[in-house]
Amino acid sequence: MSGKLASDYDSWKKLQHIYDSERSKLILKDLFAQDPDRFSKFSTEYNSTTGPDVTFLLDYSKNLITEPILNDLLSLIREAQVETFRDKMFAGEHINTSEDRAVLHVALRNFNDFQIQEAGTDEVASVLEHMKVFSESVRSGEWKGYTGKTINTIVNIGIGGSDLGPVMVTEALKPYSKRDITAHFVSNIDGTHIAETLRACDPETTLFIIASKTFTTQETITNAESAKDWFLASAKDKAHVAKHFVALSTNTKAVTAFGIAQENMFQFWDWVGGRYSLWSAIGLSIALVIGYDNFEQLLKGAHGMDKHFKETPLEKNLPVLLAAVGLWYNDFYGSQTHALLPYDQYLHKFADYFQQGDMESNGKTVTKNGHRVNYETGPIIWGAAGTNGQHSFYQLVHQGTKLIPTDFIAPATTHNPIANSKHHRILLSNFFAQPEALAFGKTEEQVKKELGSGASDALIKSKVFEGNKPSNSIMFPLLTPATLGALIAMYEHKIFVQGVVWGINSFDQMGVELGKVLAKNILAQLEKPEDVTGHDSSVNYGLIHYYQKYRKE
Ligand SMILES: O=P(O)(O)OC[C@H]1O[C@H](O)[C@H](O)[C@@H](O)[C@@H]1O
Repeated sequence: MSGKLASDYDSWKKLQHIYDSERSKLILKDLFAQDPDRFSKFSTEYNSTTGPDVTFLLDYSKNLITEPILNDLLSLIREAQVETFRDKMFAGEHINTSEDRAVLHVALRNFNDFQIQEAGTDEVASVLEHMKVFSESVRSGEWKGYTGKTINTIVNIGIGGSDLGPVMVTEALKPYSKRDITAHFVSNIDGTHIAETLRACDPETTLFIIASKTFTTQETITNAESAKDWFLASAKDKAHVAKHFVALSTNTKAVTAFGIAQENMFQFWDWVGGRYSLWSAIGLSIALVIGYDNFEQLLKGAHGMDKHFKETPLEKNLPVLLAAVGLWYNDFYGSQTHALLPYDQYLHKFADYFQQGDMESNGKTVTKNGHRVNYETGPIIWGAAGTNGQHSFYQLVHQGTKLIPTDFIAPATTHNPIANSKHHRILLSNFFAQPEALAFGKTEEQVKKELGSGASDALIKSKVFEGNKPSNSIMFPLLTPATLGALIAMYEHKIFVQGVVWGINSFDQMGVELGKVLAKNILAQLEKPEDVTGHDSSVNYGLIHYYQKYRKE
């Protein structure tokens, strides 16, 4: 990174020049017509070389790129020293400079493959063993509640990275779940979330998992206290807490102060970022739902992708390729957003998960050296599963004024082949059709032909699809734990590559602090709203006084 802004790199300037001079020639219809080999040139297959077999097809042929442009994007990635920073990350160097921390989620799924020097990495195996023993004892029914009953419900209380990963993965891997354990996830401070969840729980058969890296997060601790009060209202004796509450945290002191015994605490380390923590003890709810062996497959699938990212030349490196085309739209075309569109109902939380993964990582305006960037950084991530989006926001993607790059993701086979896989064939026909429609659109001539003579000009124009909208398509045989692990790791590394190019620290999250501090001040003042001062007039006299008028204790 060397103190430079990304826009100072020669390769960046070259790309800007290409964009300015060649953009009008980058028409997907023409690019495909000119080159019958376009698909084979702009697609690659990933095959894991370690751990469980995982294979993906990445088709990036429907992007507004040519071979020289892709080479220049890869030159940008080289000039930003992505390979050096990647190696520093894997070596445990403190690349999270503002917090002086290593960034080692890759160490959580390493299984003694890469040599990593950092305190705590030698404890990963023993925490995994603890998770295995505990999850097996709960799943087998050996672990009993305070009245001797088997646990049949788990409630994970956490927020942000201590919630989104477990929610997304347990949903994605439902076919591997033990269906006689019901999992709930409580995150929001709104009392409705915990209240509605507890309505569905029985204190004798419920296990609460308090998931918080810091164990100081207001939402999580407040929800956990309320869950403990609810539990003790039935169990009476505090000694029973040990059978019904476990903690996932780096903060032993706070966990003990909460009343959870140390043997019921699952440890992790400060080099695990919250949004990269599902691979750590934070994944305990995943292991409880899908079983430890499947959890391990998830980790091993991710490790295979780590190895690919670390060792594959940039030209064939999936996270690098995704990052490269993403940079092209984000920084040259001026696209503001990127849509993740999995054609798999089990992945319905995938975009929510990567909203935190990408936007908390790369939503920064200042480089690691303290310079304000003069280009766009992280895109807005959004999306929805399957054909639902087609009946809602795809109108704007197809015919709106914004350029929205998209990733279409689908399994070739389904876990639910009902009606002889008829549903899946219909789903996939949509998965194949959408990128085609986006790329090639529909011309005025085609519309005229369809409508016949007599159609008004306005009607004809309203039915034209301009096309030339870019997309990636990612396919794999079946959504297994290992495949999901690799898919998540691929996106994690894409975020890493883009963050290095932009020169920002993808591993802190200073931007979430200010609102938290203000909320604490306001909370302290809410007892006597008439005395509230020190805020803007809308908060002082408007909103808080309105609240005071209607508040009820
Ligand atoms: O796990 P915790 O310490 O409770 O943190 C939960 C979440 O809250 C913070 O505000 C951060 O923005 C997130 O990165 C983090 O995942």
